[in-house]
Amino acid sequence: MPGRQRPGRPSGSRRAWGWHPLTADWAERVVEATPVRPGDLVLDLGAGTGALTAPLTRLGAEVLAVELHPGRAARLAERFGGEVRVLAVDLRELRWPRRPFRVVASPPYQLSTELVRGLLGTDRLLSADLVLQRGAVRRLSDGGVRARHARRYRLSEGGRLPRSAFRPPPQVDSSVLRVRRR
Ligand SMILES: C[S@@+](CC[C@H](N)C(=O)[O-])C[C@H]1O[C@@H](n2cnc3c(N)ncnc32)[C@H](O)[C@@H]1O
Repeated sequence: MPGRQRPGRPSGSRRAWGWHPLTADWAERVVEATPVRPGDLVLDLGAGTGALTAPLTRLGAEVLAVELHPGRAARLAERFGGEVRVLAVDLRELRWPRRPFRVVASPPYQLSTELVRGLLGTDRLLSADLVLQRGAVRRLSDGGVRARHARRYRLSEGGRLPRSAFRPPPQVDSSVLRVRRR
């Protein structure tokens, strides 16, 4: 999403940083339901401490983990060593890769619409599987965003996740927004 003004940085609270990590089991299930294959370039946006990064690397994907929180970015680098490229930047300021890529992410819910709009604006996106608030998934896969990009991308609701799929559990229901290139 190049050319944007520098967005505000979250304050210190758990809520501001959207800290609801997936359990390892659920992260595995989310990744299993994606079209990711060994060698694919995959962006994990808002990677936390690597719940999704771990099964993606086991699958043999080339993962770029983006995490703005300095402590979590450091934990990612420590956990995955040279195996994963970690970028401690705001995902809203990210320049999309020049080659075809996929996204598998459980990003902060408050950035859902902005993130999806940015992703649909590139022609290199092959697929995205985004764990989002269920209301946002329904709105995005039903409404104007879908209509505007319908020629290039198919948007639909994938599996639902129980609140217990996250520690701590969020106050809202979640599901996967699936974006597939036509
Ligand atoms: C819902 S948590 C999910 C973490 C991880 N994906 C998981 O499933 O365990 C969202 C993550 O996004 C990070 N985050 C919040 N705002 C961000 C931003 N603007 N750019 C990049 N990461 C951000 C938070 O620090 C947090 O780790």
